[in-house]
Amino acid sequence: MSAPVSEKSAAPIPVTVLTGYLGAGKTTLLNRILTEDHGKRYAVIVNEFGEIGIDNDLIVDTDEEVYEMNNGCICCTVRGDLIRVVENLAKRRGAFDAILVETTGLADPAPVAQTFFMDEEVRKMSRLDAVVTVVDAKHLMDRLADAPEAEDQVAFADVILLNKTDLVSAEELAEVEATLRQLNPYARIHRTQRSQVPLDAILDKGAFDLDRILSLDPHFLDGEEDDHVCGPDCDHDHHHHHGHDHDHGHHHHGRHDTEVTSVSLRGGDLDPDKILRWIGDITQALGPNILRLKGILAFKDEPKRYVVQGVHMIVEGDLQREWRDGEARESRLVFIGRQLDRRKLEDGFKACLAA
Ligand SMILES: Nc1nc2c(ncn2[C@@H]2O[C@H](COP(=O)(O)OP(=O)(O)OP(=O)(O)O)[C@@H](O)[C@H]2O)c(=O)[nH]1
Repeated sequence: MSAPVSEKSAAPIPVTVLTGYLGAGKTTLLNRILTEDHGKRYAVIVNEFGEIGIDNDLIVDTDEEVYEMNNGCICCTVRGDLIRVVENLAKRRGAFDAILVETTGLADPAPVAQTFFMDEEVRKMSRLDAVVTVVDAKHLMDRLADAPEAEDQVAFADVILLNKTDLVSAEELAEVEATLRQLNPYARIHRTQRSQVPLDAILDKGAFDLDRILSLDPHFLDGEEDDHVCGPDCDHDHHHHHGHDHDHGHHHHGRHDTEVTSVSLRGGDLDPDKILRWIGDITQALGPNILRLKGILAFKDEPKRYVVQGVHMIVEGDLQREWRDGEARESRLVFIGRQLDRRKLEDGFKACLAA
């Protein structure tokens, strides 16, 4: 007698999309999900912005499968990648219980979400469970003023983590929360520090609401051509407001910030005093333009990797695991921001290399 196909194996795999502006706390949340003892197996898909892959290195060592989709515009290249990865995962659907997709901080979540409705195969195999948006309580108001993606991410959320509550006063927090409510009256908002939230508040919620999304964006299901968003790396003609500016509803998605670029620096062993002083100086001087920095650094005579991260002027760093045998001791540092002076950053970095 052949075994009956179990309900479970035939059920579509839930997909959670993690979004939020650069540095909001998405990877922190992802690491929390991957290390917590929840008895589930996740496949993780990460899409990052910047020339050298650092994000993947900042994700905790895990038994879960992690797929990187580096660089590129979510509409043009990454969506194809996403479809392929999801299709391959779905073929092995017994191997895990759910899929997590972490988008770059510069992505509009709409095209990622669309993928789960537009592509026939993907639609059969998976179910978009929720779009979870992580918000930096300290920097959100500034980003709403100058980064259209930040607003799209909030408007699109089913669940919002209002993160970094430790960095703002109670009044500021209330103001940010009221703004979030205005932009998105429907999402459940959780106030968090270090993205700490009970996982059942964000996973397997069945929260994605297609009707609501269609009311925000009536063309959501219409197809790719006139409804996509291009990342800064994309070759498409860029208009600041491309896509259609439909007049019903005030949500114009497809907007993005073409001014944001990244500068990636690589080198060998660094002088720790020099590099830390330099990073401190440069973030003080250029803070408003440095949206994000991340690096994995090799300090001279130090067996451990130093991981540094910054959002504007707030920089943190610590020694983490040891460099492994056979692993090249290469220092990598990425700046993402506006009006970055590549030459100046390269020269400054070089001057910190260990003698
Ligand atoms: N003070 C404070 N820092 C936080 C909090 N949550 C995260 N951080 C720090 O903020 C920085 C960015 O966090 P990530 O989780 O890497 O942010 P991200 O959204 O994944 O960043 P990108 O992938 O670059 O868009 C790191 O240095 C974190 O340690 C928080 O609640 N409070």
